[in-house]
Order: sequence, then C-alpha cells, then structure tokens
Amino acid sequence: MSQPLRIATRKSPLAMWQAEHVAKLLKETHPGLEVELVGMSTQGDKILDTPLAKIGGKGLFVKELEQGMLDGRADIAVHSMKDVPVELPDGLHLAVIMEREDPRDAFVSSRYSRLEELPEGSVVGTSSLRRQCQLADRRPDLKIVPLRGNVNTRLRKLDEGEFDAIILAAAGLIRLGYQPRIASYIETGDSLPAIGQGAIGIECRIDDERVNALIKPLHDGDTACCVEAERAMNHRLMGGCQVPIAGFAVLNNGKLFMRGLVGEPDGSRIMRTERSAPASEADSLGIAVAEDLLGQGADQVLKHLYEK
Ligand SMILES: NCc1[nH]cc(CCC(=O)O)c1CC(=O)O
Repeated sequence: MSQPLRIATRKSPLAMWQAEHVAKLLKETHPGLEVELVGMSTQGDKILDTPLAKIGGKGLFVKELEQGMLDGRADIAVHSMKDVPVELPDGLHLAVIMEREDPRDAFVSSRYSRLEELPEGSVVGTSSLRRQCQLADRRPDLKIVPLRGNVNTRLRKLDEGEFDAIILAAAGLIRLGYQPRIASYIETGDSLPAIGQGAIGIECRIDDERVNALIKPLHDGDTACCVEAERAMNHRLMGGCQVPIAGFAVLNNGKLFMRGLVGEPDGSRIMRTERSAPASEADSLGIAVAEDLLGQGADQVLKHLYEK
C-alpha cells in the first residue's frame, strides 16, 4: 500500500488551482495514487496592506511550504516559478518545471481595450516594480498605483472603480477562468515578463526517490531550459521581486533567445539587452545577459534599491 502524496500549497485561489491541477495530472499519470492537499498560510498571504517590495519580496510566499517539506509534513510544493527565490534551502530542489502558460502581461479594463488607448493621466494599478518601470517608460503621463492582493482581489478593486486599468500576468487570469476579462495582451517586447512567469515548478526533497519518480513525467524540458536561463540571470543579479528585473527566454529549434532588463521603478532609467545561445548553454546565457546589464550600470540601480 503506498502512502498518499501530500502537496503543500498556499490557500489563494491561484495557488489552490495550481496544486489541484498537479494533483489531477498525477492521479491521471499514476492510477490509484492518492493525493492530498496541505493548505498553509504564508507571510506573504498574511501581510496584505504593504507593497511586497517593502516586506521582503517573494521568499515570503514559499518559506512555509519549504519548511513543511523539510519537516516531513508535505512531500511536494507547487509554485508559480515567478515566486520562487533564486536560492533554495539545502535538501530541496526544483525537480519539475511544467510547460509554460502564456508568459505575457495582460491589460485588464472595462473601459479601454489597449494600453495605447488610455487617456493622459489615467490611473493604472500594478503589483510589480517590473511592470511599473516598463509602463512608466512607455507612458510617463500615467498615474501608476501599487495594487496588491490575489488575482480575485485585484479584479474586484478594478471593478470598484479605483483604476482605469490594471496589469497582471495573463497566466493567472487564464488559469482561474478570467480570460474573458483580458482586454488585450501586452507583447513580451513591450512588457518583458518576470523571470519564470507563466511556468509552474514542483519542489521536493532531493533524497526522496519515490516522490522524484512520481512527479518526473510532469517535467517539460523546453520550459525548464528557458527558466534555467532566466534564473541564472536573476542569480547573477541577486534579484528579488523588490527590484525591477525582467528576463524572458524562448527556445526555437534548439536555440535560446533571451531578453533581459533592469530599471529604476519610475522608468527614468532602463537597461536592456538580448542574446542567443544553444539550448545546452542556458546557464551561461543567463549569466551573460546579466553581465551585459551590469556593464550598462545595472549594479548601481540594484545597489541603490537594495539599500532602501
Ligand atoms: N505575484 C503573484 C503571482 N504569481 C504568479 C502569478 C501569475 C501566474 C504565473 O506567472 O505563473 C501571479 C499573479 C500576477 O502576477 O498577476
């Protein structure tokens, strides 16, 4: 008799959807396997009134889940790769990266269909410095306001009339069935996505052979290759989500093409680069992209932001 596989998950609707999605795929792949969800509240879910940048960023969403696995209360954790910090605790690894959903940012508004249509001075809500920086660069006339909370909360705030439009990741909206609310997609060249955006990763204990083998069929090598390059860039820049860093790689016929960006939150300064390399050199591609940006002065911008 095999034990049930326990999935640690945050309780937000998106996290629950992703955990249930993985549970369903695992049960389809392994008929008879029992899968249980272990809901946990993370610091990031508890502190809702402060911009994430001020309270320490993305690690806040995964620490409790990781502790759960290290303590043996859960076997795997399902994450939005975007929320996974560059360093993992000893003993855990990202065993699986699943096929990427649409990586683009989405423009959501009931009054306007595209960013370009927004009248001067419009109020736009966004949760990330990365989006804020790129938006301010393109449209310095807009009033950009921080918007936190889970996807449902953000849509509600838009409906309550606080904003003319909001920008969020298309992937989260699509997963939760809110695709009809997307007025338009912002191309990746116009709003370069966050590292790992749209990809789901599964973390587990390195030494748990049974669990590693059970989840392996969910791995997507192409997405993993792109995310590896993106995370290598972030690692080189020591990025967290409290800084405006974007990185996005695509894989075509064995060749990776990657863009990277670092900027000031107000868009006053933006550094961009792009490079390509064979898929087998994902890691060094990400590092090279980071080094291009450092060479353009990204280190000053990042140093300044980390000191705040
Ligand atoms: N920061 C929260 C978060 N983490 C992952 C997603 C979207 C789904 C994904 O990128 O896989 C979101 C919501 C958003 O940024 O709009």
